[in-house]
Amino acid sequence: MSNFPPAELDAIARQIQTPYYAYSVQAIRARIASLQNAFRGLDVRICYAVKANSNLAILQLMALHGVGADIVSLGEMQRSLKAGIPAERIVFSGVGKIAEEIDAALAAGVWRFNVESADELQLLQRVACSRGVCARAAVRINPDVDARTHAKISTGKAENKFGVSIDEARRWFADAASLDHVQLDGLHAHIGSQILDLEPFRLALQRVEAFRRELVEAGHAIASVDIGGGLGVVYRPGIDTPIEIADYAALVRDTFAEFKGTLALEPGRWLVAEAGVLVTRAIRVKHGTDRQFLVVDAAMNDLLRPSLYDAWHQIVPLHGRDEPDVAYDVVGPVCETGDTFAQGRAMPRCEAGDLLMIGGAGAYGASMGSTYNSRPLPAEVLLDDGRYAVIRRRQTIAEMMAGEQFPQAWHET
Ligand SMILES: Cc1ncc(COP(=O)(O)O)c(C=O)c1O
Ligand SMILES: N[C@@H](CCCC[NH3+])C(=O)O
Repeated sequence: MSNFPPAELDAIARQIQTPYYAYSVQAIRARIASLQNAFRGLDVRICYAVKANSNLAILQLMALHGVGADIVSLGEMQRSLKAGIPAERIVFSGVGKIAEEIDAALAAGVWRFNVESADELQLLQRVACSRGVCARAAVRINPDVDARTHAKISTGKAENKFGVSIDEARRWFADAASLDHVQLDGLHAHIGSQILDLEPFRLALQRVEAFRRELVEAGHAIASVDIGGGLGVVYRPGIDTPIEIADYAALVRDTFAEFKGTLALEPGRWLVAEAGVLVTRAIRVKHGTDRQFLVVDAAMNDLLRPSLYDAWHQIVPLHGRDEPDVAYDVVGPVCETGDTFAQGRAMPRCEAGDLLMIGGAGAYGASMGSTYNSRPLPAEVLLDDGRYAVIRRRQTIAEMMAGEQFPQAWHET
């Protein structure tokens, strides 16, 4: 958390109030550079998974460093293009693509579609045909590998909705000649998120590479292999041991040593999670029958991960008090028991008005935010060398209600 000096966060809180997200430009740049360095010399495209943090300013930072985008919606596509990520660095993933999205992505000229079902492949063929173009496509393989992560963010097991089996993919390639508007020449796999163990990657990548070789032997050209994202980060210092990026890169280099095409990576969390904190102010300490509740002004609508995945995030008061730690249940104001950031967490004694930062909030924080309980979306700022810039101002209550209306006219159904 050294990228977040308490005095700076305090000064910002006085100017824009709380809760707010703060992201460190240096921290994001450092992650981009280490990923690029680890893969130097290889034909690699880094396509940042926009869903992790889709703020335009974060996307612009990616664009400025030559990073592309992995998108799953037209909203993500438009954000990426607006931020300056060229269409030829965008891959389009997701199990639910519809004709309108495919058509818009073809019009924009995205690099590749990661296709996840036979139905989607036929739709891609039809839409590309009616547009008179040829779509570049990769088949998303479901390698049936246990990523050993939280069940809700595991995506590479046969029972998950993502991708298709190697057997099915084999049939797609056998029939590829019938697709005159789809160039099926890529493989894709993404086995899950917050992966802290290299072995699931090894297994999945070996399966993909074995299949690639089989396809090449059968006469198919494979121009790209997209190995997805999934690299885990440290949420619990001293407990979470992330994969060393050099080890990951070595695995990829070794596994694909014979492959001469383009490798794509889709990291999301790894690039931004540890580069962000959520700053919140204590509203009050409430003394329960057998516990102390520290009620803060951020809630599950601002950062959903603890409620959704029981995720553990570091919570650090910005003040220093030379007193013994106190155990708190850190909770937000939302009317759900699940609106809990931590239970029985030992930390320096807090009082109303104290500021705290919640760590590891740069990924899947703001992007998963909602206005539940009619709480406006929080502000977001970028920190850069002692300065800050607001990259999303706090939503107003009027903005939150914009688009809603009392019934003006009733239409026959
Ligand atoms: C297809 C795809 N690629 C990339 C990612 C990014 O994952 P992560 O943030 O774990 O790197 C995801 C989300 O898990 C995804 O679904
Ligand atoms: N939203 C999840 C990650 C899901 C990854 C999306 N494919 C999280 O907060 O950890």
